[in-house]
Amino acid sequence: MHTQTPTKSDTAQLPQLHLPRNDGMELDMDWVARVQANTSAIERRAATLPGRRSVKKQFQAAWLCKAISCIDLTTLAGDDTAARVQRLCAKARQPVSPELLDALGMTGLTVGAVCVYHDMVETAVAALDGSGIPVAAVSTGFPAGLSPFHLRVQEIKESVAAGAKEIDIVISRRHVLSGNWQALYDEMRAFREACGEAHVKAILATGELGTLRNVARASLICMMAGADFIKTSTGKESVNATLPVTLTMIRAIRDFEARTGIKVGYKPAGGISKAKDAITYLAMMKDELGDRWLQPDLFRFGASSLLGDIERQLEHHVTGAYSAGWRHALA
Ligand SMILES: O=C[C@H](O)COP(=O)(O)O
Repeated sequence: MHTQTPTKSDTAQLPQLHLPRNDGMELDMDWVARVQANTSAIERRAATLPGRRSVKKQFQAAWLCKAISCIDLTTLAGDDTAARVQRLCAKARQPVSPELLDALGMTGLTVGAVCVYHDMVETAVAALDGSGIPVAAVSTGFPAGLSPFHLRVQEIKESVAAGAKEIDIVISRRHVLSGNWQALYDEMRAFREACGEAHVKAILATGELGTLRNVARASLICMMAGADFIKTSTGKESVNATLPVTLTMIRAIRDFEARTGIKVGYKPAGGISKAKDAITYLAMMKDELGDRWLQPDLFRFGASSLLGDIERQLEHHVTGAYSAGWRHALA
């Protein structure tokens, strides 16, 4: 593909919209038609990111604690049990040992949320009672999103009624692959409405969308339709979160904010299991969107095994030499 990403001057030609957060806006097909993605430029840029030393060694522990606070600690397995979810919730409340937390000089570190299937929402809500940690439910026939539409909407309502404060919906990939943007918009609006007061994250399943331009257009449409977050993947596709997809989606978020003033969150998910990858993602958010997107209300990792590696790296940090000033790195 030999197309250009929209330039700042393209964006400046568009009228500025001022919309309240969480409300959808009309589908703007002119805007959708303008969306481009320069795949080779994005891939070249993404390839440089893991090698960049944008986080100094003495600050890495602070970034890793930041990463923990942004994890949607996830179990989405067919053999999930109440006992497994309860253990996960205990881990969410206390993601690192009290000794390690003390050595890091921190208090009150928790993950961002616990993410489970609808059936496990009540168990997770009970296990997290009093912690302030929200439960996120994957609803709408996760992961394929191919159950009857009314059942997907009903699943959202039941997850909210069971106590989920965040709903991770899956979009119908076929709407993107067939260019049926109106159908994608209508679907997302219906899911948004069914969520009520709960926050909604739109899972694009980017590994199944074919092109980065499709990823950019689906991102934009879900944001227009009221998504609070856009999320890469279910973790069940053969390709899940990648750096090129991330650049594409967070630049869509940046353009959307530039035009509407609305800040939409970003959640890479699937296959993120290494502490160093978490730092790469955080550094990318800081570079592309700024410090505001390093907070859990605008950034989450969807991850089932990332926390373990971060914990190991933090243990290494407290036993090794590091600057006493690191805690202030991300204040
Ligand atoms: O939304 C979260 C993902 O399903 C987690 O994927 P993962 O098990 O590869 O970390």
